[in-house]
Amino acid sequence: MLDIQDLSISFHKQPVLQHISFHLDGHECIYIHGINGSGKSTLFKLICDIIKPTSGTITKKNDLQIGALIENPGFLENETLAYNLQFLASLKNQYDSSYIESLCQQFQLDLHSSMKLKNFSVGMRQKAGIIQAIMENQELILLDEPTRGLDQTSIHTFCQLINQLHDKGHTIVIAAHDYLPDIHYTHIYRLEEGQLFLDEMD
Ligand SMILES: Nc1ncnc2c1ncn2[C@@H]1O[C@H](COP(=O)(O)OP(=O)(O)OP(=O)(O)O)[C@@H](O)[C@H]1O
Repeated sequence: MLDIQDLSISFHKQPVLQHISFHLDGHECIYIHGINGSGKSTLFKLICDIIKPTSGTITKKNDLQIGALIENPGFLENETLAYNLQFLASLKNQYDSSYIESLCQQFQLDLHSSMKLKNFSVGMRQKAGIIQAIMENQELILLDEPTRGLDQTSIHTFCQLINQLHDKGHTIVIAAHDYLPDIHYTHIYRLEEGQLFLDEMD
């Protein structure tokens, strides 16, 4: 589904990722960790074509649908949650109202609230970011620090949701500092000094 070969990127001549190779067959659930500034968000941005590599290739399966939450999710701040999710899903004509309703309920978000996004708390905004990354049945889901700002109940909901999506055949890559033991990861990687290492699992 995704093949990365010899990928490197530098910012202002400062290398961030160096000769990374990484492959996803599909159905993996991957955890990537690494210290601040190790390049986790950069890797996701490269996969999503938000930025271009200095060298190397990223090959994706034809029509690969990617759902992503990277850094601070961007929304139409003066609009409601329902408007934002409808707007985002309508771009690909994939608005599944009952699924979106169910996701909001699981995260204790009121889809029909008149509150504008600009008044959402950090955790509420993060939940909206997670929902937009998974609401269109995306095959590959990339989540950067997904539990930032989430309370314990919501973290539990999140872990269950990820395991369910993985069981249904979605491929999930989570980059984070916090290791969530309730998620059934298939592989764990470490980004260190621009290189990606496969960690041993217990
Ligand atoms: N557009 C940019 N211009 C210049 N430097 C950048 C740019 N984007 C990222 N960097 C640098 O690349 C490095 C990796 O940043 P990145 O955000 O990918 O790290 P991260 O592993 O996601 O960090 P964190 O754990 O803090 O979220 C950092 O040193 C950052 O300053």
